[in-house]
Amino acid sequence: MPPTLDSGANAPGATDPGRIRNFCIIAHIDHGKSTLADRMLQLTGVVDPRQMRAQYLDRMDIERERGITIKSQAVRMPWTIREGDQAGEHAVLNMIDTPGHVDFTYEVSRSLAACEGAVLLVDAAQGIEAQTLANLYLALENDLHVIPVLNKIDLPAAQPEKYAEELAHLIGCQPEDCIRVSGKTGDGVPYLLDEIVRQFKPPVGVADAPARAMIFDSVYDVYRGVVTYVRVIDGRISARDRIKMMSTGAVHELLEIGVISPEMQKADALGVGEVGYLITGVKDVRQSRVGDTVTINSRPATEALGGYKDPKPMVYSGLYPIDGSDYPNLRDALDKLKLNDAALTYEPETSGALGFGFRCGFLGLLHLEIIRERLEREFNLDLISTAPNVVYRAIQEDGVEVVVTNPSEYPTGKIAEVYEPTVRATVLTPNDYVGAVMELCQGRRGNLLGMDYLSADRVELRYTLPLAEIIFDFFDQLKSRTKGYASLDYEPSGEQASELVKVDILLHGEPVDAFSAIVHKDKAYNYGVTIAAKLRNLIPRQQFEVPIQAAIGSRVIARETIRAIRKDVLAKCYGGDISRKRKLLEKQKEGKKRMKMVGRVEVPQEAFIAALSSDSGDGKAAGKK
Ligand SMILES: Nc1nc2c(ncn2[C@@H]2O[C@H](COP(=O)(O)OP(=O)(O)OP(=O)(O)O)[C@@H](O)[C@H]2O)c(=O)[nH]1
Repeated sequence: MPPTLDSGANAPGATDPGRIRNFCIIAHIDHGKSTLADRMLQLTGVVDPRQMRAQYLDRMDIERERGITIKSQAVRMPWTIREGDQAGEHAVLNMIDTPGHVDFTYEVSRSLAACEGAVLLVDAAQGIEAQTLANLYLALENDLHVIPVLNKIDLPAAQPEKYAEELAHLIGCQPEDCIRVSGKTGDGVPYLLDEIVRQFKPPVGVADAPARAMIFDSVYDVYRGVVTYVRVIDGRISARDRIKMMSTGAVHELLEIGVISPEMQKADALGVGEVGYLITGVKDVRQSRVGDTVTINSRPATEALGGYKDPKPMVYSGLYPIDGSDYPNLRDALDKLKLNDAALTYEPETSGALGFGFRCGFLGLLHLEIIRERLEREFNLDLISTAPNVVYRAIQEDGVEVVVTNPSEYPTGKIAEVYEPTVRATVLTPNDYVGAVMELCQGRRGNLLGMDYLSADRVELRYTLPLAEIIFDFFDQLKSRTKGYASLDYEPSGEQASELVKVDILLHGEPVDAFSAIVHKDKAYNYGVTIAAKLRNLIPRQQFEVPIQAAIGSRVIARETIRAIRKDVLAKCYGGDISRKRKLLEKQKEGKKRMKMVGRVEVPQEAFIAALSSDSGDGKAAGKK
């Protein structure tokens, strides 16, 4: 019978910090984090085996379907050490689930900051991948103790010996220190839980200091408003307190406080080192931001905890309803999603080709894809998104700085310098594909920072790359050139000055805003030719000739022509005199000239949609890593 949470020394608010262990599981995608978390919930008795369903913690439908974790959760689990000298000792484990994707690095870093230890999970059939490394570095930056764990040892293809060597080499321990488990069968998991209590340090904090708690997640719940997840660092927050957000100074009434185990359980208070949730009735996650410090209004702390950052959109894209009358619905839907997503930004925009829509800012391509999918699925909207672009900073010769989130805002005057965001990318690949990876990165304007052999056949390559170069099909290319063996992770690393130009696409002399793009000058020609060729195939022939041009400023760099439909005026003219045929053709030409002058190209909207959607990479690049 597992010890219950809500009684005596184990009750939230009364737990001795010495018994608490706050930890997270970090892993490359698909290495089995959710499965291991499920098994822990089951073994610690917080989930009844009858209610157990796969990936208990991934609540959102999209998460479950795609098998990825987007929002973090924190679960409180009681555990009694089973073996060794400390057998019988009770502990309270708080498992903080971290989002696994690069787009959410900031959220990951805040979740890590709420822990003392990290379980580094590696698939024993695959070994270390790029995200394993990126997460490990983040954990070490946050001073976390790391327990290396090899998962999926039940698989016939598992090679725990080989990968234990690799892992040990990476973190500087002995291969036998790597714990072997199977999240699927549960093998080794009780031992891992024992080791978590033994190896991770309990939290330290000042119990009688003014309260300070760090927000590591906040989610919007339709019925309850915003639910804020916190880790108490110092002091104590009790159910009767009024709380204050230190970044904004806003004061809120506390409606409820508690812990998740694995459903919400009300509590009287949260003390030093404890992890739980707060409900204040606010309706917008922006008022309860990840990374912010919560204190108590009656006795506020003077200094906030470090590490708070405003979420900053990295990628922008225009979202347009396919049916123009859906525009108000799209606006309402975005308003609703914003409540749950502090990083989503949007403002109205109009496009000559696509009508009314919104320019939206996202943390990355996966974020874009998730929002788009939620809009389509939960709000029943049919949408078209323009090709995503990054944020550029253009300095004009007169010193004025313009921040460009949409190619159509690109200044037309003389520009002294343009800056684009860069990322620091880590690629892990088997030795055989080093050449292919280097070729790809060089082709994408990459700058090699370093290269390390993690083992005889596994190489880590570090590059600085422009963000714009990897948001399209970089990941697909990497996978196809390395037969799927390479993995990629990246984090923002500032910006660099680049030779960028804006390429416009003109249809019959008129620029079409939806196709304008900012590209490196060496790639402008290629972009122009590709889009022009694509449009030529998509736009039906008209009564008159339609030129499609790609231009940088007034200089045309590519041209395609949609030939006019020629009515067969000679059809009725069997044999006969050549001069008569010529006369008919001349007459036709005259007529066409007139049409060309008065004519306007009729482009079906489907053509735009087809041209844009195939260009947006279908978000494949943002998929699983
Ligand atoms: N054979 C075997 N399969 C496992 C084990 N653990 C996980 N899997 C399988 O591996 C796949 C990925 O597992 P998840 O738990 O969803 O992986 P994850 O790391 O949480 O993935 P993300 O949430 O996308 O980061 C699933 O198909 C699991 O069934 C294991 O110990 N043995």
